[in-house]
Amino acid sequence: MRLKTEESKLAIAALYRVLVASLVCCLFYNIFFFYFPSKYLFDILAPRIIMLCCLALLIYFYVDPQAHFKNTVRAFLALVIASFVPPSLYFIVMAWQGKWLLIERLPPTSGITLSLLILGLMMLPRRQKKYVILSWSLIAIPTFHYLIFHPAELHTERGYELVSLFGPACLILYVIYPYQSGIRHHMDEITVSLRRSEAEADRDFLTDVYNRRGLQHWLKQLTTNDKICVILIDVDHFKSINDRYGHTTGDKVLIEVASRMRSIYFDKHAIARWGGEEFTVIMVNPNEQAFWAIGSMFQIALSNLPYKTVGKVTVSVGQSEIHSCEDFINLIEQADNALYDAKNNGRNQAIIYNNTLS
Ligand SMILES: Nc1nc2c(ncn2[C@@H]2O[C@H](COP(=O)(O)OP(=O)(O)OP(=O)(O)O)[C@@H](O)[C@H]2O)c(=O)[nH]1
Repeated sequence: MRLKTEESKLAIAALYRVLVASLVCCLFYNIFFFYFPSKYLFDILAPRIIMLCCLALLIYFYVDPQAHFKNTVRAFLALVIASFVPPSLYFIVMAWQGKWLLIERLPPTSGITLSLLILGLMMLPRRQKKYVILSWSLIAIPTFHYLIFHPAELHTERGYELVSLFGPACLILYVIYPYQSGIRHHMDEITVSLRRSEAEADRDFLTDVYNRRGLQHWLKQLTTNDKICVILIDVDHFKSINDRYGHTTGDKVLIEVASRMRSIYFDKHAIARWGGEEFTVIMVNPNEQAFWAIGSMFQIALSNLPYKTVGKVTVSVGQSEIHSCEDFINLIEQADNALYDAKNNGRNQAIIYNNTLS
């Protein structure tokens, strides 16, 4: 499955960090056990095996991060769970059966488990975090349980060490983490709904093109080097469409006008409802050819084919000259003058402003 672009970039970067950090973590334990050898085979083998697996996973992920993302996450989780949970449970069960003391046998690799737990919580995708919590619980709870029922082992250096390692981690995991992630989830929801409200406030409710406010915001992202050409489009005799077919049908005509407008010009531009039955198009840096043709293109595309609900509808178009985007107000006035002339000349036509216009 391919991830969505923005989400995927973040998730891929996070997974790289998890794998590299796990690798470094295992390297640290390998060096540690190299200089301070443990008498248990598990302590020597586990960090090496996990490090090799992490390296293999990193290479596999590097080959095609998009395609291998899900498998890498699954394999990493399986690796963590398989490396720590069964051995720890085995040590605990054997200790309950009196085969050995847990504090002597439980390997001092709990640090790796803890590091991987923190890494997992910080960096794995939200859905995968439950496996991290589950695997941690499968180690921590039985260990605690055992120590509580074996006070002789609890009141030893290693017993205290285990309790002081697992205790704060459990507190973080079961109390602080859910509370923090609840707050973060709530903040995310607020941010999303704020962004949605902002986007909605910039859109015309009926036609979903920009409203004036949205157009002002859009204009702000242009640079002073950008030149624009403004087109004003007004539906001819729209009042009589309303009178004849009703206001709801009039609305449908406006929706269809806006929808047709979206498929006429494809270079950088914005479409907005200027008011009532009047729309505006702002073209950014149009070339010479587009400049002379575009007003007529809009006029023809909006007037030639019959509308679904009312049949024939025509529009008049007024077009400004090309100037810096800082002259937007003047350009709107030019387009308005040209539109006025198009209306006076009998409607259903496009006129480009020139300073001889009234
Ligand atoms: N259905 C509908 N009608 C609207 C909306 N906004 C404005 N109108 C109507 O659009 C009509 C505009 O009428 P006029 O300004 O007289 O213009 P016109 O009838 O198109 O005539 P010309 O522009 O001169 O060709 C008015 O009747 C408004 O009520 C809207 O959102 N929906």
